[in-house]
Amino acid sequence: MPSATCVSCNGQRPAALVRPKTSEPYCKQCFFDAFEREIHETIVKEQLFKPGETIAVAASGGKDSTVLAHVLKLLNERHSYGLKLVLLSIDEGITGYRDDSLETVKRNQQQYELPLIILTYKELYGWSMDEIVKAVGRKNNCTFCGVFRRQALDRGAMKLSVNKIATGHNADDIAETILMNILRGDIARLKRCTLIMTGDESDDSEGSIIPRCKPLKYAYEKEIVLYAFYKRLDYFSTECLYSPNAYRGNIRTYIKDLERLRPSSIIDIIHSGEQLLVKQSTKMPVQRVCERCSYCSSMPICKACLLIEGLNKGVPKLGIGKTERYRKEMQKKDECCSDQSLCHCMKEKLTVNEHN
Ligand SMILES: Nc1ncnc2c1ncn2[C@@H]1O[C@H](COP(=O)(O)OP(=O)(O)OP(=O)(O)O)[C@@H](O)[C@H]1O
Repeated sequence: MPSATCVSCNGQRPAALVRPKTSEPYCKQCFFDAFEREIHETIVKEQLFKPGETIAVAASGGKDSTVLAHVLKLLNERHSYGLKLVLLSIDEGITGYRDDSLETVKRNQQQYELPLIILTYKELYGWSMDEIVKAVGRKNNCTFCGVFRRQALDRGAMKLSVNKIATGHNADDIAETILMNILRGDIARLKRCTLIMTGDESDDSEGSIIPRCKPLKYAYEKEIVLYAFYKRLDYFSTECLYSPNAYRGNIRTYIKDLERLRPSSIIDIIHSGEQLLVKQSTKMPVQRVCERCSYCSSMPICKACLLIEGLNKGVPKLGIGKTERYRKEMQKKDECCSDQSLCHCMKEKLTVNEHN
């Protein structure tokens, strides 16, 4: 603990911590005030909410969304935003991880006195993540989880008739995503990932049906952890059992290394991302509705439906690659299976059984 006095209250109180964002000594109370004030300023400046709106806080039980729920409730009362807040959780069906974190969300529901709705992948898609991992293995399972969660949050939000979804994405998450999209050359996502609000009238790109916002966009992960710790918030801190996202992990390590040399790296990456202009001639995905499930898609059939089809037809990996390749493979498979005298799948099954 630093021996200095707090820079914010002019030495009235001893410092309890060094603020990661400014490297200055702060007492606990001044840190809480500064952290909450900055989120309030973001909300006001970016006009994230309107009085009378119902906001679903996407609650995973982790530190970010727990801090988000806590701070939104507090600011809503302190500044009379006039919002109705509800907690929305998605149970992906990961035994030993999400079941435990949802217990935390249920406790948060009691602590914050907010309504809570939980939707499960099993009921929405017929598959839990435990079952998907059994079928696809550990390598590509994050694709299924990410695509399904995006849609599941939309479905939950529609069920609750909310105006917006607020997620706990923080500054570190956003800086990582910006670098990932630059390195992959994914211009459409690069433009989108810097936005604090997506799916509203100012965003014409592919997205979700219900607008989403990230009130913690400029909050450093280290500060969120400090805030949760000193406020003694009840959150779940175990990593997902199935998330070997090596690519993001490498970028995270890279940013942490940069941060040691230049503490403002995270905010600098975000500001750079925000200033990038995408050429008019760049082809962007067009928002439309999936012909099968009527949820948001940039293709005639959405990625979630393609992934489910792949899983149900016993070829789960097909949904992961390019959509065009998937369509051709599925067509071949449908033609093949409709004539059993020709069916390779049947022949393959028979050969396997003969060998057994
Ligand atoms: N199962 C879920 N149910 C509801 N919301 C979720 C769920 N998983 C993620 N989210 C939302 O998406 C945000 C970013 O998710 P991510 O998986 O990156 O988790 P994270 O950065 O560890 O956040 P947290 O600490 O809140 O778990 C979360 O803060 C939360 O708002």
